[in-house]
Amino acid sequence: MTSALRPISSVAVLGGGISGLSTAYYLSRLLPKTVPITIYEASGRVGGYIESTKLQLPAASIDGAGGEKNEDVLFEHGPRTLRVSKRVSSLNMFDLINSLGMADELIVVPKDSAAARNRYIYYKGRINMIPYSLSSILRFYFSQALFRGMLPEVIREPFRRNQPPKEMREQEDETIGSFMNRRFGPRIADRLMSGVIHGIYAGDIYQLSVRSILEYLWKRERTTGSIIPFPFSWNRKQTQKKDEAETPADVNLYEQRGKDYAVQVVDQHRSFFNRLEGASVVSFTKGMQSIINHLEDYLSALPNVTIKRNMSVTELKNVVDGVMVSTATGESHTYSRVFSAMPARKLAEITEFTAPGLSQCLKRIPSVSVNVVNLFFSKPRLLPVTGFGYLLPRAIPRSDNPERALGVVFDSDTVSKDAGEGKIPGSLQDSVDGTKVTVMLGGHWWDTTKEEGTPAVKDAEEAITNARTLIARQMGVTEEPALAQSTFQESCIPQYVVGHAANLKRIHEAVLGGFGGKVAVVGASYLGVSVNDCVYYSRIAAEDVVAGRRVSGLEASGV
Ligand SMILES: C=Cc1c2[nH]c(c1C)Cc1[nH]c(c(CCC(=O)O)c1C)Cc1[nH]c(c(C)c1CCC(=O)O)Cc1[nH]c(c(C)c1C=C)C2
Repeated sequence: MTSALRPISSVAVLGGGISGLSTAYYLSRLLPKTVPITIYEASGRVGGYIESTKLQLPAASIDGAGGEKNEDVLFEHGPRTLRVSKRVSSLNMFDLINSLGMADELIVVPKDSAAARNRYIYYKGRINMIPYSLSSILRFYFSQALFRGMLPEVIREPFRRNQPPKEMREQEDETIGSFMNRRFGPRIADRLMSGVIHGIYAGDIYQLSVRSILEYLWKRERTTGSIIPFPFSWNRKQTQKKDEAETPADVNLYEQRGKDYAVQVVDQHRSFFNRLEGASVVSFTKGMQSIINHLEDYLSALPNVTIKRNMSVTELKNVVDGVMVSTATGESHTYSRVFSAMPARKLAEITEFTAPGLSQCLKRIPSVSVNVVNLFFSKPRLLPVTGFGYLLPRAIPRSDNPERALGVVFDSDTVSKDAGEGKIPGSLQDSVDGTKVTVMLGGHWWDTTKEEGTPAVKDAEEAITNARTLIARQMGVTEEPALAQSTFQESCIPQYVVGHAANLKRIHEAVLGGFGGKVAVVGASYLGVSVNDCVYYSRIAAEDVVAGRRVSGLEASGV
C-alpha cells in the first residue's frame, strides 16, 4: 500500500523556460500564498529558447530614407508565432495571453492572408506552392514538378493493405517515413512529409514516431484501413466508435476536462476570442519574448515566488520528508513537491545515481540543434514570392543544399500590416519597412552518428555566410543585409523517435516508483513540442498535484 502524500508546504520548479514559468504561474494561482515556490534556472536569463532581441538599424543603412533617426528591428531566435486553433492547448494559451494583459500586443495573421495561405516547398530549383484549396490542387498539380507522380500514390492509398515491418509491428509504432511510404509512396514521404516535419521538429521522418506525432493517422489506419478521410457517414461512424473503444479511460477523462475548460474559457472571454476568429497564427508587437517578460514580471511580484538564476541543479533525490534538490553551489534544499521543467536529457543527468532506471529511459529522448539565422534587408519586398516561407525536404540532393538548411521563414510577411498581401507598406513589429527572413540550418542533418550527417555549424559568421549563399542561390537575393544575427540553439527540439509512447509509459512508472508522487515532469520532451502544448500540460500537472493526486505529469497521454 502506498502511503498518503503529505500536504504541500513548498515547491521547486526546475527550469525557467516557458514550461517552468507557466508551471510556477499556475501553481501560484492554485496554492495558498504561504507556500513558497522556488524556480531554479541554470542560465542567467529565463525564457529558454524563446528569445527576441531588438537591434538598432543605423539611419545611414536605410534604403532611400535619408533620415537621421535610427530604427529598430526585432529578431526571433526561437519560436516566432503561436498557432490558433480550437484545440484546448491553443485556447488555454490565449486565455493566458489575455490574463497577462497582452491583448494589445497581438499581431493576428488571418487564415486567408498570404502569410498563412502561401506555403512553399523548394524542389528541383523551384519554390513550389503547396495547394491551399481544391481548385489550387488541380492548378498546382500539373504545373509544378514537386507533385509529379503523386496522384497515383493518393489514388492507390485506400486500397493498400500492407503491414508495417515486423520489428515496428512488434513495438506498436513505426517511423513517419516508413508509414508514409507504405500508405502512399516515396514522393509524398520524401518531398512533402519530410519538409513539413523539418518545419516543426527539424527532424528525420525515418527516425520520428508516427504514433506519437501523427497519432490520428496511425489510429485511422488501424480502424478503417485507410488514412484518407471518407465523406461517407457509415465510415465516419465506424471510425468514431472504434476510436472511442481504443482510447484509455484516463485519456477520456483528461479530454473531457479539456473540453469543459475550453467551453468555460471561451464563454468567459467571448470578445477576446472573437478577435481570434479566422486567425491562423499570432505574433506579438514586442516578439515572443513578451510572454516571458509578462510571466517573469507577474512571478517576481509575488512574495512567495523566488527565481534563482545561474543556479544549476546537480542532483534530485527522494528523501523521507520530500525531494532534495542539490545545486552546483553546494546547497541542498528539501521540497514537498518538485516539478521538472528541464529537458529530459538534463533530468537524466541529475537522476543518474538517485533513480538510474528513470535516467536510462530519459536518455532515450534525443534532441536536435538548429542554427537560427536572422537577416534584415532594408529594401522592402525583396523576395520573389510572398507567404509563410519555404521548407526544404529531404528529396533535395545534397548538392542543392550543402548548407543543410531546413527552411526559410518570411518574417516580414507575417508581421506586415496586411500579412504579406503587399498592399500596405509597413511592419507591426519593426519601426521601419524592409525584408526580414530567418534561415533555419541543421536539425537532424547535424547528427554525425548517421552516415548522411555533417558537423554542426556553431560559428555565427559561417552560419550567416551559409544562409546568405542559400538565399542567393534559391531566391536570387544577393543584397548585403543591413542586419544579420545567428543563434546556435543547442538541443532545442526534442525528437519523439519510434517507441516514444512506450518510453513515456516507462518514464511514468519510474517517476512514480522513484519519487512516490512527489515529482512531476513537464516540458517539450514528453507530450508536445509546441509552446501551446508546453503551457497546457504544465497547467494540467500543476492542477493535478495541487489537487493531491499522485501523478507523473504524463497521464494525459494515456500512459
Ligand atoms: C528553432 C526553430 C524551430 C523549428 N520548429 C520549431 C522551432 C522552435 C517548433 C515548431 N515550429 C512549428 C511548430 C508547430 C506549432 C504548433 O502547431 O503549435 C512547432 C512546435 C511550426 C512553424 N515552423 C516555422 C514557423 C514560422 C512555424 C509556426 C507558424 C505556422 O505553422 O504557420 C518555421 C520553421 N521552424 C523550424 C524550421 C526548420 C522552420 C522552417 C520554415 C524549426
